[in-house]
Amino acid sequence: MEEEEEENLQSILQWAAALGISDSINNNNNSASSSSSSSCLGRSLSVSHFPEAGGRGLAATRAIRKGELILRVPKSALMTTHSLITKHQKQVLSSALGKYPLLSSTQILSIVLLNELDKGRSSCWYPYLKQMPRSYDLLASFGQFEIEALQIDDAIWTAQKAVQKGKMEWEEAKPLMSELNIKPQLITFKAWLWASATISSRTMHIPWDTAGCLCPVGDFFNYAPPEEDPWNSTEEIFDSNVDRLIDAGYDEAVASYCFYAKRHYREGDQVLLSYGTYTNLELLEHYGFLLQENPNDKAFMSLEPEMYSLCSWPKESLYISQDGKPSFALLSTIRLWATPVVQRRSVKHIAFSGHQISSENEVAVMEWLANRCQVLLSSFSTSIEEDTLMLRIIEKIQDFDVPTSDYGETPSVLRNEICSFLERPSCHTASVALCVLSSSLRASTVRQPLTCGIVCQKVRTLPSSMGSARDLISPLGLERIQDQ
Ligand SMILES: C[S@@+](CC[C@H](N)C(=O)[O-])C[C@H]1O[C@@H](n2cnc3c(N)ncnc32)[C@H](O)[C@@H]1O
Repeated sequence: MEEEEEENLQSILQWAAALGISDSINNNNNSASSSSSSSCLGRSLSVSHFPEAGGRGLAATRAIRKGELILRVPKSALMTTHSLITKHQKQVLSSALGKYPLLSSTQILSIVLLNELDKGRSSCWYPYLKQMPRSYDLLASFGQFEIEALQIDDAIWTAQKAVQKGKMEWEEAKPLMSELNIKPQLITFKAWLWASATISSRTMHIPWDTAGCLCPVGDFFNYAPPEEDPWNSTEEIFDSNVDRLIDAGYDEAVASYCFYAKRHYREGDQVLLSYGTYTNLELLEHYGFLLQENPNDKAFMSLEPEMYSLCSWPKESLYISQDGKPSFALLSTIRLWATPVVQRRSVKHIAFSGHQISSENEVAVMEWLANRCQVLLSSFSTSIEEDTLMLRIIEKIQDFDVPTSDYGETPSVLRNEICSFLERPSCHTASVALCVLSSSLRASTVRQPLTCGIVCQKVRTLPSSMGSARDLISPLGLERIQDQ
């Protein structure tokens, strides 16, 4: 398997070099030069494995300075709906597409991607397609048990919606795929999920198609959250690349997708790309992974009905951040609510300018928040300690094939859950959950049926909202609250 992966990798790097993709950038004349080379990488970047941060990714082969252009992918190497409609097929595809005007640009890209896959070795994109992940762990591929294991309402709701959307889009696309005579196994829901997850997790923005483009080799960059708010960054203003607030983009002037280093890297460091600002739930939904430390994660808080009438903030602005800080909207609303009714009018401006109203008021606010967190945490069926224990058991089972009767000190609630999940037949969903939950385990996605059910349990340890809800406890000084 590893040998096959290595072969696939070598063939895509050669293929990419022939298309003019290059990490060898001559900054003087701004031209990429490696089309004669046997690999498109090696001058600035190399493919490497980062078990704790995305698996396959790109490492710096030398010290790289912030702002350097590190990879360029010419327009002709970008896989787009347009580039997938070859001259040969243009008429057939265009007239078939014309009959389904309601399909979205993303659905169309999924269809032409599956159509390309259908060509097998005869596709000119074959080396690229061959090295793509075989399955993904986005919310849309979650089964019922994995969804329930998320525990928190908005995560469950988001997952259910993602599954429904996937099914609906597939139903809408099926007639066209049949009309194009795509092989039956590529018209299945599973194949559809693969195509739409490929697009969701690997495409990049281009100005001429809202579905975006697949960018060979550029899509080997793993994710790091943006480090700072570019609008508040003074350093950015004096940086030589002053007008570039993102680390990758299509540059019409050189007709290429260009990738820049967002910070300094030492040789051997993983070079990361910021795909955008996401909470963990959003990362799971769109990319199929989440981060243990995500500065953009949020725990959304619901308020008392009466509180909503005091403010006009949208619900998405009422949250506690990963560092435990309540959002401006949440804090100002609770401050106002905690003020005696007769005084509210006179202090409203203080609350909505983000200032404390009084120390007494601030204590009441923190008490209310702490209580709310406690209620939220106690509504989950397992605690973080139980989830951690569950993870350890699962890892033991995977490593040593421990019989289910051998769970040692496992609390009976967990033991029962493990057993009932083990009885579930859904092997596929379990391995999906497994992948989602532990990037270090990603390398081996084929799991024994033994681990099927219980891996779903891992879901609950990591999804964002719950993680945040628990994490927020610490900064508020309420470490033990979940054990009470
Ligand atoms: C654009 S691809 C990046 C390259 C990918 N690792 C590969 O081998 O092709 C995006 C996918 O990489 C994985 N990924 C990226 N950044 C990650 C991170 N920080 N932690 C875990 N997985 C990550 C996720 O599976 C995501 O959907």
